[in-house]
Amino acid sequence: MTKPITKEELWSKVQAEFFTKLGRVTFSTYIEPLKPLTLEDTSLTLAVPSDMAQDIIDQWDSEYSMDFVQFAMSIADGFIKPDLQVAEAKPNTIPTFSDNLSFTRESDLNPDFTFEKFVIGSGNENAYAVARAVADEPGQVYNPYLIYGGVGLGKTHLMQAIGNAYAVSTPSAHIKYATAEDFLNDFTESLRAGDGATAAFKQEYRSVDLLLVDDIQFWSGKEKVQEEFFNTFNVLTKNGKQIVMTSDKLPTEIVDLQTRLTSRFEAGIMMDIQKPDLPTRVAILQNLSESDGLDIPNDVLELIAEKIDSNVRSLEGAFHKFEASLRYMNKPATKETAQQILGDLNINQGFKITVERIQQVVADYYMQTIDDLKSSSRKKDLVTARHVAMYLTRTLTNESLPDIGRSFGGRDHSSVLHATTKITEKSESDPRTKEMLDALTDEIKHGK
Ligand SMILES: Nc1ncnc2c1ncn2[C@@H]1O[C@H](COP(=O)(O)OP(=O)(O)OP(=O)(O)O)[C@@H](O)[C@H]1O
Repeated sequence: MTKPITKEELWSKVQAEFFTKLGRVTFSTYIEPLKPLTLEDTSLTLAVPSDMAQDIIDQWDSEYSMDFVQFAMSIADGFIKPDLQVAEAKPNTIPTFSDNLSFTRESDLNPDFTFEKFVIGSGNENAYAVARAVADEPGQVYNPYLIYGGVGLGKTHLMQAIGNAYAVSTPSAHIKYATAEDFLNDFTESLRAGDGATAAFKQEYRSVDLLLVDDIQFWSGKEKVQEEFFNTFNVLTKNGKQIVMTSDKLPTEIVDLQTRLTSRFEAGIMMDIQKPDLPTRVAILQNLSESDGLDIPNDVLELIAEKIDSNVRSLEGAFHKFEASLRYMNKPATKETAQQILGDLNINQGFKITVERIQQVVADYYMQTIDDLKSSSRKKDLVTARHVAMYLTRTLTNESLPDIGRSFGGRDHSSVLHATTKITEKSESDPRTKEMLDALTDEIKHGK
């Protein structure tokens, strides 16, 4: 008979999963402060420190309890739910939200996205140099500044580093960060709410010293919001205020982006970020390891960096999984552990996961063809197959929503979002769907 799992063992393995899923910052806020009290029948009681209980409990109610059950299921092979109980506060042991916010509250900048934490390499040195110049003299030298390039290569990080640096050098500066989608939502909401709200919206975006807008490719084909941004843009630049934007491609390559906008953007400066080379990837891992207080031999970091060359986000993901296995599973910081993690991530063996591979496996499963998936037909079975294929592409690859839409017969990114939301909800409420998705994922990665 196998030994029953202890509360400590279960909690440390669950923590390892959370760490991998959420990353260090979120993990240390919502998961790390909890301590296992008892493990009885089907519930693990966790003590929540009272000084931030409400935030933690809200977050667990809305998201983490479900994750917990899933993780515990695969670890302990049975149903276990979390039971959160508020414990007495221990002064100064847990960071409070206000510690994390400081000057960033107003502009919603990520305090980790600084120049100091940005590793410079051949793929990003020009974009970095311009970013520094913009942060030193906003509105003066390069206006607007557009950073473009593939997914997960550091565009947001670099753009927010400008904001963070400017906030430090000029604490009174009014800095606003918004995704292109936020801008659109704020705009539509203000129109819906009427006169006063429209004025407030204009005030909000037109009174800043530095406006940072992420992922402007999102405005593709959205006439009204483009018009509104054009006006915002003109007011800001006329007043010598700085605008920085990011995009996954050059503005001229964004379908249905008005020429008057592209020509305005071209009047400033555009810099691309390319995939990092091996020395840059190693340096990124060294930084992560150092800032997380770990001592990992260089040849181990090099092994991870060699194998993961797609983008920095995936590299960080692999590193955090590796870190979690050291911290919470007591694995040694060796090449063998790294190989194991890379194996789990399917880096070393199995099939290369591409959109085509996913489409083929899903099409076969539903007895359809890839052309059917890309077609405009709305037959019920086919729609489900298409949704599943889009969902799996979104979860198993780094493709952006617009790119996935294009791979499925030129669909809009919102169709992809709709499909992924639908399948996510279904897999959460229906265990058979979850099982089917797991089986398909397994087949995509390893074959039948
Ligand atoms: N040169 C770098 N040095 C250190 N960290 C980096 C670097 N480039 C990227 N990162 C890290 O990689 C992760 C992904 O970066 P970021 O979110 O800025 O990518 P992105 O290009 O904006 O992606 P997307 O296109 O998906 O919006 C972040 O955690 C960021 O800190």
